Amino acid sequence: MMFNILISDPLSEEGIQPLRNAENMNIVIDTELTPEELAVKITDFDALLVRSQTQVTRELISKASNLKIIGRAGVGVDNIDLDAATEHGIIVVNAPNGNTNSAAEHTMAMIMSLSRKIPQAFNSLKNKRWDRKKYVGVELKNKTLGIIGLGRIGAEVAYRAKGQRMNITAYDPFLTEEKADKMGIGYGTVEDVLQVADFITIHTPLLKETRHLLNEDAFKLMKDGVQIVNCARGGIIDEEALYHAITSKKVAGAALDVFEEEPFMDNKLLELPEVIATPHLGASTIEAQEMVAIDVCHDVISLLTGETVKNPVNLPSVPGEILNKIEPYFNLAEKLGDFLIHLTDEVIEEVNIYYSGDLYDVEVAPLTRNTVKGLLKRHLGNHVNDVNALFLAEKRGITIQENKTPKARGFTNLIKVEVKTKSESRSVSGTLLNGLGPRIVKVDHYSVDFTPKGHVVVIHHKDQPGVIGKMGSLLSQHNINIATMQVDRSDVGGDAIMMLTVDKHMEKDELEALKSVEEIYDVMVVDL
Ligand SMILES: NC(=O)C1=CN([C@@H]2O[C@H](COP(=O)(O)OP(=O)(O)OC[C@H]3O[C@@H](n4cnc5c(N)ncnc54)[C@H](O)[C@@H]3O)[C@@H](O)[C@H]2O)C=CC1
Ligand SMILES: O=C(O)CCC(=O)C(=O)O
Repeated sequence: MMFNILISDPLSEEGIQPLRNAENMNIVIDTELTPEELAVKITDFDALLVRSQTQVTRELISKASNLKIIGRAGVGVDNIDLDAATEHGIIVVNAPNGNTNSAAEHTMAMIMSLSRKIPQAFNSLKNKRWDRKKYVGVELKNKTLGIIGLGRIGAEVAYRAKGQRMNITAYDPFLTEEKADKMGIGYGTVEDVLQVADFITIHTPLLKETRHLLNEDAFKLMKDGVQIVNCARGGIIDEEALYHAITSKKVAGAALDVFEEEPFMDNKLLELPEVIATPHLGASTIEAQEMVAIDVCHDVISLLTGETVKNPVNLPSVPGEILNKIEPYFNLAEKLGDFLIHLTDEVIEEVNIYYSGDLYDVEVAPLTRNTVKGLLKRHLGNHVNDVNALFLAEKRGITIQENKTPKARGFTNLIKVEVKTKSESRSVSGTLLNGLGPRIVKVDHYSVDFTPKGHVVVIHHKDQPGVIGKMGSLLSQHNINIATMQVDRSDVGGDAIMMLTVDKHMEKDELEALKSVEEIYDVMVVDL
């Protein structure tokens, strides 16, 4: 059988050799297709290989009736609609390791260009000006580099910056003080990093939680004269806020490889002399392009020839006979993890999962993977799946333990998930109710009963008359409709919990209004 492979973004010719050498692969390279042309052409293809340029939208996927795999030659899969691909049974693979080094080197090049104003001085010289006064820089030695996101690239940047004798302070939700010590770097909250850094570099994915991470409020916390580098994703910095921070002289310089809108012909940040930029070149080296292309090509060949892929982004991998028994619990397991991770802001060290009742004598490993996927995706994004979840947890030093008990305390089946951090232990339990689907039935020691879906508001408060009324009227003032409400308490007049589901996502100011009520200890919102 012949497989048709479409390569729609420029990929390294050496990198695609594995595909050329494989049997029965018909390769078409067309990097000039408009979205409309691609939508027509895609029906003929079994595999699509892209970088970050081709937008693999839900609409495109809906036309891709023969497509089995999308290969992303790079890390970020934010140009691919993963939900749509999963819904259509299309596997998405990426190449997470091949461009780490290049992206880290590009970041260092940006930091050094910024500190010594090399692009500006070069431009001036090209314009026949010999201006030595204007382009006085600063040394990196003994300056503090703040790193936000200490994954593959962030860690490589840290090692290199140490070579420049910089002090490093980093924040990553999975970074512990011990790990930071071992790396010989400082560790802090995002706020700490923003406050102490002379240079700030970002290496997180673009997620709901990282969109506009560097916004007006963040710039206010920074030192005067701070310099900013973004070689991760446009959108992590609020470009409007950055523009004002530069024109008001709060920020002395910025080096940007990525932008909120790409490609662009016009971006007012580039009119500022303090800004230097490259057109998303972080991974553009011969070596990286070869490696990422080789990695995705191997996965494409593996998938099309019935072998296991190495870097799946959305692939469920459960044997059929086990799947039948446990599939109904997948959603519950993932939602329990997703909900629980929002109950703590501390670094998770241990996860204990207790399966009981009907789950006592079934193979629960795939449920554990789904639970851990739910736990990790808040910080690691959509590339966490049930295949790589345990691996990613282990890499972050998180211990996962499965436990089984035959009795489910009044339920026919029960999954309890507990996370332990240095100073606290939080837990959530859920069950699958026959015909009614998943329910969360316990949050820490409080009994509740709600469907883990939609916008859930968790309020810890003092058990006192009038609190429920205050919440109700505050929400109605903000035109927020309550769909369901649950309350439970430790003891009369003691600590209590209120769980609401509401009809819309709650904005920051609406949350602040709830938090300002005297009897409220804390409020959190989880969009499930
Ligand atoms: N400019 C370019 O050409 C390239 C850009 N990239 C981008 O760089 C980014 C990082 O890539 P990798 O290091 O390979 O990914 P990674 O997954 O190894 O690391 C990302 C890290 O960000 C952390 N993180 C998530 N939310 C955070 C938050 N709110 N605050 C602080 N840290 C947070 C995660 O815990 C994780 O450790 C991705 O967005 C990727 O697309 C990657 C390669 C090339
Ligand atoms: O394909 C490229 O050059 C972009 C690389 C990138 O941004 C990524 O791997 O996330």
